Amino acid sequence: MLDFPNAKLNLGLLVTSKRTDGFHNLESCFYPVRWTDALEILPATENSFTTSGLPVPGNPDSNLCLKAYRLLQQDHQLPPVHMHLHKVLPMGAGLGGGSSNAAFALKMLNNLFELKLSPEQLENYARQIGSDCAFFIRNKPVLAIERGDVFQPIDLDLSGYTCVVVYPGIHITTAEAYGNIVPKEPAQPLAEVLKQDISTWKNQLHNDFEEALFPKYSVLPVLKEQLYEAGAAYASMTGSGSAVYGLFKGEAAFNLVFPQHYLVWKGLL
Ligand SMILES: C[C@@](CO)(OP(=O)(O)O)[C@H](O)COP(=O)(O)OP(=O)(O)OC[C@H]1O[C@@H](n2ccc(N)nc2=O)[C@H](O)[C@@H]1O
Ligand SMILES: Nc1ncnc2c1ncn2[C@@H]1O[C@H](COP(=O)(O)OP(=O)(O)O)[C@@H](O)[C@H]1O
Repeated sequence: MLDFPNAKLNLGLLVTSKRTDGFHNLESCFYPVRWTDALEILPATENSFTTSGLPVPGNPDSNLCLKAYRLLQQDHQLPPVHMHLHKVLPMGAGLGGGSSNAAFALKMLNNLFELKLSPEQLENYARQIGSDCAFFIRNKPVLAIERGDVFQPIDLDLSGYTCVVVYPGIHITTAEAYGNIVPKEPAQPLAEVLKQDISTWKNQLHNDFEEALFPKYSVLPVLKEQLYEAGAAYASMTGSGSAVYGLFKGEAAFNLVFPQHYLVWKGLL
């Protein structure tokens, strides 16, 4: 079985308070985009895991795809599998690639071995892997609250917009980014801001991580400004960075040029 775990963008990200479990409460719109890895899972005589494409840091044994397999195996008799991950999505980018890989592994194992788990049950497994992971089970635009793993429906349709995502090669760990942030009560609930016309977002839809990380990584505000100068209706860093994206009306004609080592994706939302 072959599938294509996709990235997410955060449209606004408000870190509102620190929790007693060490995590932070947040408000963010999670929006899926079609920039993808490829994940193959095949029944096998013994368990194995291989990767290709971008090198994935860390011990392969701690890869989130294997964490997903082991988690399901605690409650279900899973036969051995061979998993192959072809890594395209940059890591430490705020695109949620690792969480997406794990959520797709849960969904694929559920289908392959006919476990008949519901989306709610799969989300409960995903929450044990990471805060972002549950979003990728249903993979639809939502307003995420609490730890980023509780979802409210949102009426937001950006189809017709073209998105450009730029990763400047700076790996920012999520824990480091949260460590640099001072939570604050939002001036306006994120859901209210998202209801307004996109032309108001530039001044009203904020990612709180920008304030903490832009002074440290000066290329990030420059990239954001470049996207606005190229005609973006809205531009922002996604998640805890370092990827920055711009949303353009229609198939905008723009000739953005970035340094060769940057990873860039352009596609329709
Ligand atoms: C910032 C966000 C926004 O979508 O995404 P990324 O930029 O990582 O993609 C998420 O909150 C990242 O979620 P995720 O990457 O799954 O984080 P986890 O593995 O659960 O946690 C990694 C570390 O981040 C911190 N953390 C994470 C989530 C949260 N709500 N509060 C936190 O304080 C904790 O220090 C935790 O130990
Ligand atoms: N399948 C995986 N794909 C990517 N990263 C993984 C995976 N499994 C574990 N990781 C670890 O998670 C880290 C964060 O990756 P990722 O989730 O893509 O970034 P982000 O948290 O910025 O969205 C990586 O640097 C790597 O150490």
